[in-house]
Amino acid sequence: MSLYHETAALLSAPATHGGSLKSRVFGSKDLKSPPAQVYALALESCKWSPVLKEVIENAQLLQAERKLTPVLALLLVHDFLITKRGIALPATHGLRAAVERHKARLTSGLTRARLRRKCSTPEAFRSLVEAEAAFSASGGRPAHPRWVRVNTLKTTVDEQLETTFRGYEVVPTVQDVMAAPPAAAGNAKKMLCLDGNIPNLIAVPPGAEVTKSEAYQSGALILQDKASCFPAYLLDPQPEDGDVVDACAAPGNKTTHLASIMAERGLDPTKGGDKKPKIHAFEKDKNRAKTLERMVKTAGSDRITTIHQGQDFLKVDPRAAAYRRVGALLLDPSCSGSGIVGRDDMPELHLPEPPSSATNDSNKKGAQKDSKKRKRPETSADETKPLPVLIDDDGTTTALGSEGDLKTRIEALAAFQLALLLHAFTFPAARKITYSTCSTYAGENEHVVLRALASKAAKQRGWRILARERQVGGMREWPVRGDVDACEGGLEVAEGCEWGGGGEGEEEEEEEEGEVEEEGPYVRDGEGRIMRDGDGIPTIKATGKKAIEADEESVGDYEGDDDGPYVRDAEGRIIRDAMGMPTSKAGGTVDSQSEDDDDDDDWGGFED
Ligand SMILES: C[S@@+](CC[C@H](N)C(=O)[O-])C[C@H]1O[C@@H](n2cnc3c(N)ncnc32)[C@H](O)[C@@H]1O
Repeated sequence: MSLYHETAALLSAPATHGGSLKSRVFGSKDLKSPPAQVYALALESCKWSPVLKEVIENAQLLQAERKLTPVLALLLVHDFLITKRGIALPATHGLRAAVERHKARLTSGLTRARLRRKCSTPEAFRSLVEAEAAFSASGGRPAHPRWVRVNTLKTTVDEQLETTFRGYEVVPTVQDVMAAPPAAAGNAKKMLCLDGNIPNLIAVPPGAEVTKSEAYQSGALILQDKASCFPAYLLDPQPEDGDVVDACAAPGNKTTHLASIMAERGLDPTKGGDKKPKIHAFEKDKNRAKTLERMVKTAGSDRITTIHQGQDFLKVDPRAAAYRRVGALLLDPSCSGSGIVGRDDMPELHLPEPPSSATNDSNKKGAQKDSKKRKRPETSADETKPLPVLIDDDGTTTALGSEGDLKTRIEALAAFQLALLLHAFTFPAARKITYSTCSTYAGENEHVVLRALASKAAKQRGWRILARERQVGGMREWPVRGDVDACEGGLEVAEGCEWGGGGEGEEEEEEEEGEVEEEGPYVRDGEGRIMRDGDGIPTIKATGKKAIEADEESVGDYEGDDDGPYVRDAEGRIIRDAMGMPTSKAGGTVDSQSEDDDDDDDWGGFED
């Protein structure tokens, strides 16, 4: 069966319980075509289906070509009109010919459909279609904005406001962005909002076209959900933290975010010697490690990052010389992915009306299946229906026959997540760790943190949750915290955790984070804060000396550093302006380094 027949069969099949498009595609055992290709074709065709239905009906394609069912016609016309490569069948193939002989009517129909929607360019049309699909997928609830992280290794927020986002109005809140009419429609205003929690993060409307921009293609802009920006920002790497580990790194959104933060703080090892802190990024899966490598290179983070391709973090020897300066670790392990927004959506499919005088078998079947507009068809008693599946965020698929299957899978994931956290505890110089998942299950979040804190390893080293009031500013202010019940009443642990969603009036909970810190070798005040001098340098308990002077005797051979070129507050944190830019000690807001982009790889982009 061809890609088109397989995708048509999948879209026409009755829904399984809650069957999402992803479950249908990746849960199907019989696909011959690559599942990723089937998924992309189905998803994109659904998005374009309101437009393509109109074009196909106006061109009377189904009347002229009786072997095409409505759903097959939609898929073929999608590839013919919308994709650059066209229909993925040999030129002589009957299905391809059945569409291509109507080229003139189909292409002019698409132009008419665009003009009817007042889109002056194909790009504007695409943005409108994306925006409408996002709105439809949200079921009419406010959709989520598109989050864009400005990669300060390559550009600045100011530069992006003047280039990629020129013509956008800067509005104060995400709600204002979401209230904007679709960016492509007529002369509607384009709006963006500079995030108040995460520096260098911008919210634009869901349909805003970013991926075609030069900045995106060169890695200067990275599409990364807000919740996914929490871990690196919360980890807050400082000079005294030494090297940083990203234990589960691919595709690399958080690795590149860490690199950007570290470079802003003057921790770039190419600027001042090889003893400057660097990132060790581990990725067990060799294929995903290649993606990580590409992303790290494109984002300009390669100079600060060592990638350990195919390396299982659990098998890394924490006592090896290479890791003796690791002071901070970011753990973002594989999880059930239950909190990823939109994962369970079955997109709406608008099918062209079949010809009323349909006589062939396929159209008779199609008439019953292919209603004009369908969302989540009724569950059927079909014995052969696939089981619902849980697709982990790294693609592992588990068939769920019962609640017990789900529980077993979550327990297995939690055991692995806990093992990672306990392993991270054992790095000799480690003083802080962030743990995050994109799951909504307490079993993978609060419970893992509680079990880790209760462990012997934690008690021996004095690991504890980083209290909310001691977290970096934007995270301290984030309103949605861990669940007190899931923390067995432990308010401090609950407050030390953050939930990614819900803080801006959104309904979904996307990602959970928490930071633990080691009691560590430093002198603390009555509230447990590390006491620092005016330069932000802590004092070593055992010797009473400054951490930087006392390196050799107390914290290994960490070379130390000054606290960089930026102005800091009394707690040693860099002071930023409203745009998130640090202020230079020499005076004025500092622009981050702008790198020449010498990367000539094709940047395929990474969606978080
Ligand atoms: C949730 S994803 C990480 C996403 C990444 N932090 C980002 O923001 O782009 C989890 C990754 O961990 C990898 N992984 C799972 N177990 C691992 C292990 N034991 N050691 C290293 N990597 C592992 C998976 O292959 C997957 O790529």
